[in-house]
Amino acid sequence: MKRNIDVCLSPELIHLYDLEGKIVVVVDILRATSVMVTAMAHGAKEIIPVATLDEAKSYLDQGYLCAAERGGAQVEGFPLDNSPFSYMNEEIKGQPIVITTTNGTLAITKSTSADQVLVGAFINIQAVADYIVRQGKDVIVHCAGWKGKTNMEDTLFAGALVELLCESHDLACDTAHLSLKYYQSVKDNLFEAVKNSAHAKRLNKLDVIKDIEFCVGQSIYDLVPVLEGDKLVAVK
Ligand SMILES: O=C(O)[C@H](CS(=O)(=O)O)OP(=O)(O)O
Repeated sequence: MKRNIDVCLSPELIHLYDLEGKIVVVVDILRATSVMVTAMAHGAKEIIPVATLDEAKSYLDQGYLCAAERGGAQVEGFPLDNSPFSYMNEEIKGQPIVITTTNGTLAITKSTSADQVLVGAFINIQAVADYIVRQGKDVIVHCAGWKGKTNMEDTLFAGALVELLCESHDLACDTAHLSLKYYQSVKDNLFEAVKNSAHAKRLNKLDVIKDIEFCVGQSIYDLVPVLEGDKLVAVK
């Protein structure tokens, strides 16, 4: 039996979706979910996503390795930022990492009534699609967007995932169709499209162009972070 795939374009709209019994794929291409996948691929033991700086600070005070970002920049006093390149080293191997970011971690904390919460990014998109097919459940792609608004790069990921799942899943609503059509219109040059996104322009001063190039690379890693309690653990 075919299941359904739906797309929620902003955390401000997620209350309109019934998450019960479904898989929610949270996506924040630039850059939180790309960072989480990268950290797990480089050996992080688990990731604890938290919505607020206060929560992250309390973990920091207990000796946890913590990443904190607001407005694209690393928050003073926290050792890690929100660039995937900061997680490609020995320091994070075997460590639990606490992360709070402007949009991505908030979207995760707003998804917890789902049956399962997965973390998706272009860099693990095929692994996410394969995992979903194995589970045989309805799916909602939850785009983290930017401060409640819809953004280009997360919508493109939603469209790419809809394309990968269109044999196993019916498109449940117009946002699934819209994101699919949009993805198909630019998929041959994703980097060029995302380079012109508001996020890329906003973060221009932070020199994140190499982050953007990395974050639109497809299926580099073969793992899926899945939420277990309050922690993300890697599943193949
Ligand atoms: O660090 C990022 O890339 C963004 C910063 S902002 O939302 O554009 O200010 O945070 P994220 O939570 O990864 O979207």
